[in-house]
Amino acid sequence: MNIQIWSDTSLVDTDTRLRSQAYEEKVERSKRKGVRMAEKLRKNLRKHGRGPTEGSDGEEYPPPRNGSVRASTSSTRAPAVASRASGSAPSSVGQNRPSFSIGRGTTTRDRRTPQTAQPRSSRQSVHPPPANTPACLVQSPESDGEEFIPKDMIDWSARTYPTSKGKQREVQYCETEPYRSISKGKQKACPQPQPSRIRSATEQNTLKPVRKIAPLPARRQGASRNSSSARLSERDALSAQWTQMAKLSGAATISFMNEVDDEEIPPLDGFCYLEKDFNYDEIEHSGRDLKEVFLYCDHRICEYAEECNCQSTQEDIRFTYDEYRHFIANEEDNDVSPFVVECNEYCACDKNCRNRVAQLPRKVPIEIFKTRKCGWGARSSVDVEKGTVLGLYTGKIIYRRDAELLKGEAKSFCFDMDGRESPDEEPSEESYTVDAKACGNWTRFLNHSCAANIKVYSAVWWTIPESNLPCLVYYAAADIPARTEFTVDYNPSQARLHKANASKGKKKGKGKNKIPEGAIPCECGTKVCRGWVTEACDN
Ligand SMILES: C[S@@+](CC[C@H](N)C(=O)[O-])C[C@H]1O[C@@H](n2cnc3c(N)ncnc32)[C@H](O)[C@@H]1O
Repeated sequence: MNIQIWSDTSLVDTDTRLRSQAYEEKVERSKRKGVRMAEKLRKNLRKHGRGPTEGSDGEEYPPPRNGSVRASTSSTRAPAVASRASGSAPSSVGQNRPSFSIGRGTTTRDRRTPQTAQPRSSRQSVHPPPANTPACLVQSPESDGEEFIPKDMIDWSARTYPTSKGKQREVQYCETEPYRSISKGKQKACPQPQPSRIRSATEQNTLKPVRKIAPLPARRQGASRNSSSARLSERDALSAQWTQMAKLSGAATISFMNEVDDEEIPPLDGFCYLEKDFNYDEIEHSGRDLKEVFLYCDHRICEYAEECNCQSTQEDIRFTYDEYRHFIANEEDNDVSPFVVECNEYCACDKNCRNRVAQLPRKVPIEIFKTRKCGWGARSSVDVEKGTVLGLYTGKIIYRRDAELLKGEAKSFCFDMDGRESPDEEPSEESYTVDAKACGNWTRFLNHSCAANIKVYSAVWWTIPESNLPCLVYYAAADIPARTEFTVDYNPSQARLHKANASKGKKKGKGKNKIPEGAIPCECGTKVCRGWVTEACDN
């Protein structure tokens, strides 16, 4: 019998020693077992396509107990996933456990077995997960802790991301949305990895190889350092703003450009853009007539003008638009501008009716550009066919009697809404003018030419003809090539007189130097120039 004598230890000590030895052996065994289990678990995960791939950034089980998952999460949105995908997670982080961080560092996916997953404190783990249940370890800024989400609340998904080395890596994440913060019962959206977004044209341009740029010419004295870029953005901003306003009513784009001098944008202090609307604040009329006074048609499609009730009060019963919605009235014989009654909101027909054109959104894109002699003007970037309806002259409606008191520049954006009156008649009490100085649309930039390529007619659809509040509608009086200035005759009565004189054999251009009071020299530069123009349109 082999008796060991522990001379310097008591029996109690011996017992302690044996216990301690047994414990150490147990720990050793459990360590070895742990390594085997980790290996087994890793294999399993690989088999199901969920674990780190062979030769990846080598995440290992079991996780160290003090390994901080949160330390591995990024403070920005998608990069958390991206950094994992590209294997750039800090090595100290989560010491090698396959935790997949999602979103703004608030959600961490933990693939620990429940046995190895230890709640960091009782406050953090509200509901320990059932055995063998993968858990989504969630940390929220509100709770400042991690919470277990039960398996049935988790929807695991996998997506493939390109790595920095050009390979594909599958990354898994939780698609459970919205998930519930168990401890606080709050609804949160599960942050999703952002798929790479389509770059805007501007961004794409920035990716082009950098072109060598010749040095800029010396600056003019006094020019401010950043003035050119500041001015550029001002023009772009105005183009974007007006386009946005136009788009609200479905109209095409508006852009500003200047190839003549360095004026950035036209003077438009506090101007309000109105593509199709009017400001009626200055007059008693609301700008809209009551349903009871309208005539309306009951055909689904207005095929013949004779059958369209809206035309019944017109002297000349015919549609003024052809099948392409082009304006076809022959205004040559008329002393007054043509008057069109379009179908209205009470008619049975829809917007495809042939008798609805001026009321539809503008289709022609507009460029407002600097002219050489007449300030800013308007044109289109596309060819425009004869008869195309271009837009309405919008602005503030004022009484004609008030408009007549205006002088000089204050009057230069006024356009009389004569409607049905003859030029020889005294304007009635109830006659109006559109003033586009403070509000209106691109048509306020239309300059005058004695050989104009666009003309105007009056049209109603939300008022009746008797209200004397027709819309002034511009249309192309000829085919107009792209980037040709749109011009209108501010003084059509003068044009008629001029024409009449010419037909009587009087010399063209007579009176060129005799500029009437209130008129200015005309800069249209055409062969038929009458020599002067009033500052505002007199229709
Ligand atoms: C309705 S605004 C037209 C837009 C203006 N060009 C601008 O830059 O704001 C009318 C003013 O343009 C100028 N204008 C237009 N056509 C002109 C012409 N043919 N000759 C001289 N000035 C003209 C006149 O100063 C007129 O008062």
